[in-house]
Amino acid sequence: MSDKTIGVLGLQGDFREHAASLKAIGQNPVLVRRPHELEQVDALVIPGGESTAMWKLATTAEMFEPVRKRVADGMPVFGTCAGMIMMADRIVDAAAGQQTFGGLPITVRRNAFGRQTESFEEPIAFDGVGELTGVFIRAPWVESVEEGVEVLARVTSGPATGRIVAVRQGNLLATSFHPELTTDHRVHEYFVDLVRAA
Ligand SMILES: NC(=O)CC[C@H](N)C(=O)O
Repeated sequence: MSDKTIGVLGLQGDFREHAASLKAIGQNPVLVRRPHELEQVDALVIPGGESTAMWKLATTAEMFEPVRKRVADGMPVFGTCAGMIMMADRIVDAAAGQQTFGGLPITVRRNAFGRQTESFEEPIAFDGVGELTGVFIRAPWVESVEEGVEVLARVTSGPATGRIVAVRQGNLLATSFHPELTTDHRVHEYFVDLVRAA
């Protein structure tokens, strides 16, 4: 168990599944919904869900600026799917006015895999973790990364072959897919190691 407290942003999306994954590997995650709760965590998971809804709820809850600032100040963050979108500096196919916390110098394309493949599973080779099953649900992909961003996984078959689906820069980790929806907790372990080292 790490002595660091990991929060899960609990405004919208599959935050319960992330909390369960973290508990399964011996962590004691706390849900973060208000600014004072954010102050009590050393790291944050931003779940999958819907990035425009998350942006609006974060704004209403007066969480948008506080989270943005903690990310900019170097807090370790792990975002999945909508969480990845929230961490990206730029979005292609954003909703009108849609904003992100930012922090990762990447461009993501929302709903990139198209209607025909709204939801699918795909074997992924994840650098530093190994082979795993990627669960994609109306997922974004990473259209481009700036220098210094490490590409950890790409799609290896089908029409989207080569597309980037996992990245890391320093304390920021993001995946297009949902490790929290599987019983394989190695990506969460990877994040916990990152948090410990931070
Ligand atoms: N499963 C997900 O998180 C989907 C993300 C969603 N398509 C969005 O734009 O936010």
